[in-house]
Order: sequence, then structure tokens, then C-alpha cells
Amino acid sequence: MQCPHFDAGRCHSCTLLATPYPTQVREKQEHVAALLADDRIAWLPPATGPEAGFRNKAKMVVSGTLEEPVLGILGSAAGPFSGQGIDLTDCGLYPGALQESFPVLAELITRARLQPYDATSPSRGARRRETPRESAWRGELKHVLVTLSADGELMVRFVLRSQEPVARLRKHLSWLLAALPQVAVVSVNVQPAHAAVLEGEQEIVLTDRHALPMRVGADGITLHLRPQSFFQTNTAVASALYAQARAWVDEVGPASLFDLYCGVGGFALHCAAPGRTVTGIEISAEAIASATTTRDELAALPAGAVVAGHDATWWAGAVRDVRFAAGDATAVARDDGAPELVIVNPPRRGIGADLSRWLEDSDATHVLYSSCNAVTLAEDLARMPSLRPTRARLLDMFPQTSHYEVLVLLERTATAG
Ligand SMILES: C[S@@+](CC[C@H](N)C(=O)[O-])C[C@H]1O[C@@H](n2cnc3c(N)ncnc32)[C@H](O)[C@@H]1O
Repeated sequence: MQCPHFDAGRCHSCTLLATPYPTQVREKQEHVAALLADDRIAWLPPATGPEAGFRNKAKMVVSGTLEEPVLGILGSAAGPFSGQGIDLTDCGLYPGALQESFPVLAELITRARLQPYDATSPSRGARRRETPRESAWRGELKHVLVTLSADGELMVRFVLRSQEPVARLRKHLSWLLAALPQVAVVSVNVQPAHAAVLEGEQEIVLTDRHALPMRVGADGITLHLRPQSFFQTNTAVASALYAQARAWVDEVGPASLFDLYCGVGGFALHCAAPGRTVTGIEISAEAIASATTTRDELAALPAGAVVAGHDATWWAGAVRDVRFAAGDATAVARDDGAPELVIVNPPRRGIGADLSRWLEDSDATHVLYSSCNAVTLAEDLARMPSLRPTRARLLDMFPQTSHYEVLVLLERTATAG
């Protein structure tokens, strides 16, 4: 992949751009195999998708002026573009449908007078004080977050410093929906702090629709995605990830499973089956609401519908005992007895000592660990010596970067104690 921003030193995100893609995948495979360093693991060939145009979401920093807003990133503090707004609307990681939305969103910013937030320079008055107040920074619009579904629909979220511009945004909403009819959901996220935090707690949805339907795979499950919910970055590889998880879970055939850090329920719903009790736990209440919507939709499919190879009757039975609850995944270590199989898919920090210890000491016969950080994965596995990794697969969710996803099936070899 060729990138003018990388070549000019404006953006450094794609650190592997100069490495041919097959070499990237081979080196990631060597990296994860060396980190897990376990000859007993049977590795499946890596799962890959397109090497460009694969990102389903864009997190655009908004800079520039009201008349000429810039959507992209701010140049890194150390380099020659320090603090400068860098336009990344043509970034090759975005599919065409995302790229095409950016000029329209930029025009909306101008029309609705959403002044780009100036993250670098407090006003002159504030500069005289040692710790300028948040109000001393100029502007309102911090980020625009855009998510694209496999069916071409969009969710657009405006991260604002305050609610002040919301009325203007509402006024221009019909213009946006006419200019970009594929927009399904528009919301405002209020993030008042001058801090490196992408979004705040308050979300105001401006459209009638509150969730973006994210179909996974050709005839696959359509997961519902509400604002403030996580979704895997690469829909094609996420489809392979969930399919692999389902294949291994079905082979084990547990009567009960937990999906910890379940997000909008991708693993839980792909691994549901008649006669299987599934419990999904996730910290974001909005993600749990999304997962519950998908479950209810699968429970009531119209006669004749086929989803992921199963008909409406099968699905009604499969999701009958699927439950989702908002909460801290590590708290199950205190509260609940273990099911037969536990799926974990934590953030980069991994599951940590407490949850690892609970799994190690539990009655679960299998654990399925999906990780986006093999370093913390290896640390967690070392804490669970009774659970032997038997099978694993690298899934390259993040081409052109050194990041990747890895799925590992663990099987209990010894009774904990
Ligand atoms: C890597 S994402 C996985 C989401 C989901 N499994 C999927 O396939 O999309 C990690 C998820 O963990 C959630 N999370 C973070 N800390 C958590 C905690 N302490 N307890 C429960 N969920 C947590 C995040 O909100 C996020 O949805």
C-alpha cells in the first residue's frame, strides 16, 4: 500500500507500510508463537482480509477553522508537523464509503457552525494563568467518529466540549440526512475535559434510529451497535474470528458458557445453540442494550428467514437462554460459579491477575481467549498453568501495523487445587 502521508512523515500509524503484506503476516505469526512459546499449540493458518480499505470506523480529530475544518490527526509533538491538523480523509485504510462521507461532514461543520476545538492554545487570558480552565480553550468540536456497516449505512458521532452547539446541529440534521442518506444514526457525545480521553459519558442521539445494524458475514448475524459500544475494527476479519470461535465452541459442546467483555454480544450470539446457557457480561450499558436488541431480534425472526445457516425455529431455541448483564467482568471472580466454557475478549490490558486466578481455580473445562495484545495474553496464560493452550489462530485485524488479534483455546489438564 502506498501512502503520501506516511512518505511525507505526516502520519506514522502504519508502521509496516514498507513491508510486503505476506511478510507482515508471517512476522506477526512468528511474534505470537515466540511470545506464547508452547509446542503443544496446534496453530491454524492466519486469517486475513483486505490489506487496505478495511477499517469500519474513523476517529477523526477536528482542527482547522470553521470555514475550512480539517478531519484527521494532529501532528505528533516531536515532529516537524507538531500540533498541526493533518487531513487524513483519503487514508487508504478507510473504505471508499467512509472517505466519501468526510467532505459532507466537513460541510455540515461549516453550516452548523461547529467551531473546531483548539487543543493546543488556550486564549491569551488563560495563558497568563498557570493552569488554564477548560473554558479557556477555544472551540467546541473535538472529534467526529464515523462507523460504516457492511451494508453501507453510517453512524456519525460528534464529540463536543459542551451542549452549546446541539441546537444548531439539530437544525441542520435534515440537510445532512438529505446529503448523506446512508446515515442511520447521528449523536452528540459531550466530553468537557481537556484531556486525552476520546469521549465522555453523556450521549444525545439526534436521529430516530439509535443503533447501526452491523451484519457480520454474507448471511451472518446482524449485530446492533449503539453509540458508546465497542465493535471490532475490521468487519471481514471479525466475521472469521466469530466463525472460528463458534467452530471450537461447538466442538467442545458446552451446556453453559460465559462471554466476558462481551461488547455488543458478538461471541455470545455466534456461540449460542439450543440447549446452551449463555451469559454475556460487559461494562458498557449501551453495548449490553445493543446485544439484547440483537438477541431479541434473533428470537423473533420471521418464518423463512435464515441467519448464519439456521432457520427461525433454531434461533428461537438458541437464544432462549442467552442473557446479557452490564457489569465488571472481573467481578464474576467474586460472584459466580463457573460455566463449562468461558470466553474472554478483554481490552489490551488483558484479564489480569484476579480473573486469571479465578479461571485457574474454577471448574471451567475450557477457556477461549481472544486477545489484541499477545504480551498481556502470555502473562495471563502463565497465571493459568492448569489450562493448557491446545489450539490457536492469528487473525490479522490490523494490516499495515504491528497489531493483530489472536484466538487461543485452552483446555483443563489438571484439577485446580
Ligand atoms: C476488545 S473489546 C471486546 C468486545 C466484544 N467481545 C466484541 O467481540 O466486540 C473489550 C470490551 O471490554 C469492555 N470492558 C472493558 N473493561 C471491562 C470490565 N472491567 N468489565 C467488563 N467489560 C469491560 C469494553 O467496553 C469493550 O466492549
